[in-house]
Amino acid sequence: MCAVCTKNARHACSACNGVYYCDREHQKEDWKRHKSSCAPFKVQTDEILGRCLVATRNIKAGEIIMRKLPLILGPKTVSAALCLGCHKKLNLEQSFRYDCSKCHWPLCNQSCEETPLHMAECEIFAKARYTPTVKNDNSKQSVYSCIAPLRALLLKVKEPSKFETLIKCQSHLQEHLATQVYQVLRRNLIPFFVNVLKFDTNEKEIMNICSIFDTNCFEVRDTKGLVNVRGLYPVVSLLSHDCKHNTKHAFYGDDFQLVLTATIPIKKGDLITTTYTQTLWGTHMRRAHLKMSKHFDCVCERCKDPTELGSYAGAIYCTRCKSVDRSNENKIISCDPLDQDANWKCEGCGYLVEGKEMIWGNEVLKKEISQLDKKSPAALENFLVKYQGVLHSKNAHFLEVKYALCQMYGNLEGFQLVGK
Ligand SMILES: C[S@@+](CC[C@H](N)C(=O)[O-])C[C@H]1O[C@@H](n2cnc3c(N)ncnc32)[C@H](O)[C@@H]1O
Repeated sequence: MCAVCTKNARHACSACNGVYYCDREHQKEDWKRHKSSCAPFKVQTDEILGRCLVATRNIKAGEIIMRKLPLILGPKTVSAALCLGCHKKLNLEQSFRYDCSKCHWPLCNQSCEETPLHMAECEIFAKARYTPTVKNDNSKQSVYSCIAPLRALLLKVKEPSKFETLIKCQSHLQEHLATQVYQVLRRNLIPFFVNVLKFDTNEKEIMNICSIFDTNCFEVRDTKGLVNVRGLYPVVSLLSHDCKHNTKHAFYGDDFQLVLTATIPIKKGDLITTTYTQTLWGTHMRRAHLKMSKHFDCVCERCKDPTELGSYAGAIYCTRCKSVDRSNENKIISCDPLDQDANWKCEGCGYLVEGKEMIWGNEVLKKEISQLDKKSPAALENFLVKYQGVLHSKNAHFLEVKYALCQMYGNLEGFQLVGK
């Protein structure tokens, strides 16, 4: 309906897509009123990025760009035991206290049993007389892999327009089908939906839904560490990736509203971006992760710069320069960061290190960090001392260990802040 005259609407506001008009005249007439609530972005299509979000006006640092509720929320493909009503981890200390009276999935309590989200899937499980086997421990369990796809299929039946929105999201189905994980998913999920739940669906539909989730979902966590699930926010998922992104997001409330905020000023016409990977990782790790999980080769400004915009997150100190002068801090950086096999070279003396040697060194360090006792600040501090002459102070391995230490200091028993 037209926002001005209530006649049938023929087009939406091209900036926010959220208000409708019968003609351009009425849109112009309404602009003064609508301007303040109009979203500061529009959807654009780019040859490489696909659909992406672009700023329609200057956006200030700290400004909220959008708030969105999830279209679908659900457990990850493998998940620790959680409540299908409120999505919080189940209390393992007291063993499961409450099983759903109809479908027997473990939940927190009766009010979680009565959430509309769970009631819809509960009916399907109960009708199929399916009883899940959920282990009462901290392990990640594949029994939860059916829940998010089932919630998507239920949308198809109960809220078809929302399902339409879901299947318009990008899927990298062909790339996903070529992976081992999808072979396992296919073997488990198809017979489950078709033979056990007797759901009216097919292999392509289920695999496509899984692929859409993997391409678009956000990891949804709460601040208390009780929730760790995935959520699909279709408009927010149109944000493209940049290793020097200009937004951050957080989740609020029991309905997990996503709030997207600008972290730096964004100019009219600029891409609005997020990160699909770990910002504190070095270029090789970020690019490998993006290729594996999101199926593209990142060529952003940071990935192309051997110094990673002056952060030196992948750099090591030159041992040859140090052997002459121990205080020398010349750095060895990649000759071509977009080619992981390229040699690395000292910025000072030109000493070369082969790409494969750097890859091997990084693997060794990753393994060493994974084996450190994460409850012992001393173990992490010793790692920093051991490698201070080798790794640049902002090297990604150092950042990982320092980040872990930041979370320990002031929190861990024996390391709390003491008043004077
Ligand atoms: C969550 S979707 C983003 C929306 C998507 N562009 C669309 O058209 O629906 C993620 C996908 O977008 C593409 N993409 C996002 N950022 C990119 C980038 N920096 N370079 C290349 N492709 C990118 C990749 O295909 C990626 O798997």
